[in-house]
Amino acid sequence: MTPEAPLLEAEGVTVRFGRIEAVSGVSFSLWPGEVLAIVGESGSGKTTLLRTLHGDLAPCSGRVLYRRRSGETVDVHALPEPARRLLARTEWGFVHQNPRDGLRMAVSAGGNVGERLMAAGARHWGRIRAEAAAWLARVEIDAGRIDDPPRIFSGGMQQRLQIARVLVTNPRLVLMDEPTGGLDVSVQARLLDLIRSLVRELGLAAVIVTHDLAVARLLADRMLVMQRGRVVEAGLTDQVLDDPQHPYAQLLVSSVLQA
Ligand SMILES: Nc1ncnc2c1ncn2[C@@H]1O[C@H](COP(=O)(O)OP(=O)(O)OP(=O)(O)O)[C@@H](O)[C@H]1O
Repeated sequence: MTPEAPLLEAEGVTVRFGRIEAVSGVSFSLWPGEVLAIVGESGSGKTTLLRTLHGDLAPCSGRVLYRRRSGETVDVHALPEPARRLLARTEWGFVHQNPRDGLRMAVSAGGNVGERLMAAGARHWGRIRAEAAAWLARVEIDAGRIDDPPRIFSGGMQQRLQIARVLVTNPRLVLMDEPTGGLDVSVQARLLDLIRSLVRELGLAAVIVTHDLAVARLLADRMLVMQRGRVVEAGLTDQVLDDPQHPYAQLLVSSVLQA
């Protein structure tokens, strides 16, 4: 069944910091349940685009449209701030590269997951704790660690906890900024497997920023290649990786193959 409308649409999004144009006229659609990877070298504008999709940064031109659970389509940057924050709590999730940016390091692991449920309206403490425990198990964190604060967790555990905190409220759209960056290769592989199975199981739509083409290959249905703020290539992941058309995309793919 083809869904009748995209979940998220970027239309000619341009973002400037002073004289620097970090994102230039980016357009794409994301469909329900679809995973889109945004790849490109450092400084190509990936994170700026992601933060703009989330409404944290305002574009100087263009717009971002999101179709709510209710079916209504909203212009993310025209929403009053409280309405945008409510969407961020109830329908979206953001996974930061550094778990410190997405977790409260001094609050227990269970508290980190439970407080997100409370922010979305849950009130029954017993149910909140049970749900938090179930999510810790889902992200492979031992039940005995529920009262430990994430500051004493390993980097991989912190990232898995951040994912539990984001997914516990059953978001429809998850934005991830280099979710496996900064981790050891073996830890990355385990985390990628976990993300892949959760995304499939929950039917999530996701936008994943990465400079790692292997992450795109494993997780994404489609990908955009960015260079200096522009999308230079877009297509199905296998198509782009196996037969890139733009010279920059060719260079990116061949440099990984040679590495
Ligand atoms: N807050 C800011 N103030 C000024 N310039 C910024 C700011 N944030 C980003 N930039 C600039 O915008 C451009 C795009 O940066 P961005 O972080 O989006 O790239 P990126 O592709 O995510 O890079 P990386 O992979 O290194 O995270 C860069 O030239 C960067 O210096």
